[in-house]
Amino acid sequence: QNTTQVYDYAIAGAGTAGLLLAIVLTEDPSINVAVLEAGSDGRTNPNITIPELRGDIIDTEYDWDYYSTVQPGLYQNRSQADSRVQLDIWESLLNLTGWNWETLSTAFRESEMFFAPPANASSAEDPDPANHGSSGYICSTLQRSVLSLLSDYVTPALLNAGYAVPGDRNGGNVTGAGFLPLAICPGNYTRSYAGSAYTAVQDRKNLHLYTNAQVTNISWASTTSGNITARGLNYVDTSGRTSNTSLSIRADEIILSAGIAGSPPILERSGIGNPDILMPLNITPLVNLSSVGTGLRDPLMMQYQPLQYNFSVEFTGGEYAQNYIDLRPAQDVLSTADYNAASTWLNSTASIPGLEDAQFTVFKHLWYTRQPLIEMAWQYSSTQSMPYTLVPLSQGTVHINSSDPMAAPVINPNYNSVTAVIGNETVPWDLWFLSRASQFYVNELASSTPFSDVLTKTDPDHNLSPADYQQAVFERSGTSQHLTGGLPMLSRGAGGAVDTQMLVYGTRNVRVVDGSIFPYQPSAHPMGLTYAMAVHAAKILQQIKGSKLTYTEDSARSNSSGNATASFPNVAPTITYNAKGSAVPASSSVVAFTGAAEKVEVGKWMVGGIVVALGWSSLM
Ligand SMILES: Cc1cc2nc3c(=O)[nH]c(=O)nc-3n(C[C@H](O)[C@H](O)[C@H](O)COP(=O)(O)OP(=O)(O)OC[C@H]3O[C@@H](n4cnc5c(N)ncnc54)[C@H](O)[C@@H]3O)c2cc1C
Repeated sequence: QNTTQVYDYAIAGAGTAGLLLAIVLTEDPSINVAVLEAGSDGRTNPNITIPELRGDIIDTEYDWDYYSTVQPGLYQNRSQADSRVQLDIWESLLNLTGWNWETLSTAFRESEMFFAPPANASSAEDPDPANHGSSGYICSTLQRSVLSLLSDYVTPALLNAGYAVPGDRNGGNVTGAGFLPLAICPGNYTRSYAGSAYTAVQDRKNLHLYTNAQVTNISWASTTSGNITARGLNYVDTSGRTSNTSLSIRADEIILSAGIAGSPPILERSGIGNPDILMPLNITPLVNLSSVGTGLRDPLMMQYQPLQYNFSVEFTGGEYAQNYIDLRPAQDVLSTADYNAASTWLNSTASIPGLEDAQFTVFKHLWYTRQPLIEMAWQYSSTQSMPYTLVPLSQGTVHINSSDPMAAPVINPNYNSVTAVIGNETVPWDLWFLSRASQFYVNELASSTPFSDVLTKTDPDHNLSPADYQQAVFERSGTSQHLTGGLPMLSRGAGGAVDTQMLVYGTRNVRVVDGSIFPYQPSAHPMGLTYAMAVHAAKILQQIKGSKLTYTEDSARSNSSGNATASFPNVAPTITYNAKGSAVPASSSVVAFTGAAEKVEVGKWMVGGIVVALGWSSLM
């Protein structure tokens, strides 16, 4: 479908960031926005709307089915709310003016419509209304009920081991264990996400969502050096409804929100990137920007359950959506000897090949200021307790390697590629840290009552030697599905691809707003921060355009009393669970991250504006 309309903004990708950005921008009726999404509309698919079925759109049409390159750093090459300090680093250490705790936590609250759990819900959290929004587009609330394993055994054991359990972490202090709000609409207890937010505004005349529209590249109005200006986006109709292969849309501003595996390839196919990658593919380089496709990272996660226990789970509804996480700084998950040895290595290392110095500086800052670097994620059923590194030092790339615009990109997270000298040993840093921290954590819980009373087995055995334990972790670790990067927001000299106005260096009107521009890995789950980024980006764009300057409260959208209380349907979901505690839908199989013999399934990117991520995870 060709159109003669010139939009104010054309956005590639209707995912977490892109669709919310479009929704906020079109609050101003004078602003016209087109969103092009490669996938189809899945908003009525129960595998998407029912929280307990999360993950079940994997290996369906809502999944890009992308694999990484072969990963030598993984066993058999397999896989499958940020704190105040962390967000302030964007501005203070990286000179990203305007991007800090104040602006991002404000934007986060503006994206959120929080509902406190009803009094009869047994949630262990005590949310502070001041830390939550009441009129944003994404509903959030706490669990309907809390698995007693967590409230009666894990939390008391952590307290007995000497750890404080934090209050509402949206206040900026995130260290410790507890439940997180989930992106769920109370009332009908369905998933809340950019897609459901779109439903509420889909009649806006100034917002046009094109589904089955896969963007191939940017069309240019000017390719003159110093005046590289986009005219619009070229795309392919993937529905097969039309045989017209040269579809395009025009706009004053182009915004790429196609995610970490989508946005860098669009730039490269448009002539923006490293000439050594573009020229062999007969793409004329317009902007020599070798940072395009760099700085990709995926936190390393143990993909099995190191703690097993004798505990019978009763599903009374909602438990599958449990999101209880324990965030720890290095000091609290390493023995003193390991912490000192690692600190000695960090102190004596000025830079790391493949890692921008700015990002290494950030990591050291997080390390020494006791920011969380390891998470123990306890999720959805009694069997899931998985540790992972929050901020990996290993970084990789995402690039095109074909002139076919529909070809999958080459994704290389480069797991375990950074080596460290710890004492006399040279070790893969991320694996070493994950292994030592996991063994410490498991040891701690194994010896702390009352959790130790129900513990039946640790696997691998927590009494193994550290070297054997590390080998076992190596054999069982892979993707955390929390990839970010590829187009870092940093100064150009520091290896950045976009500036603080999300503008791609060397262009006049091409911006990126999605998880690829995080300057470093958020020390937590990325979805909440991605929504915050979308709202903050909308404000920046509004300022640039001289449009409505601030995001306004929309009473029609508000939970009306400001931080209202949820009312949960008292109906247990009709879900069955397999032996691993995963929900089993009637019509499709649950796909575990068993991985492939040679490649890593680095993540399943959802199409149709559909995001599989359930954990709201806020600014954690
Ligand atoms: C299996 C899985 C589980 C996860 N669980 C959690 C969780 O529990 N908590 C959490 O915080 N985070 C989680 N995440 C991570 C979180 O979902 C992402 O960080 C976040 O959604 C990224 O948002 P984004 O806007 O950058 O990209 P996306 O949400 O991926 O949006 C990109 C959109 O662009 C579209 N697109 C791509 N290429 C093109 C193109 N060429 N043309 C047009 N459209 C295109 C895609 O189809 C997609 O709709 C999970 C991720 C996965 C894969």
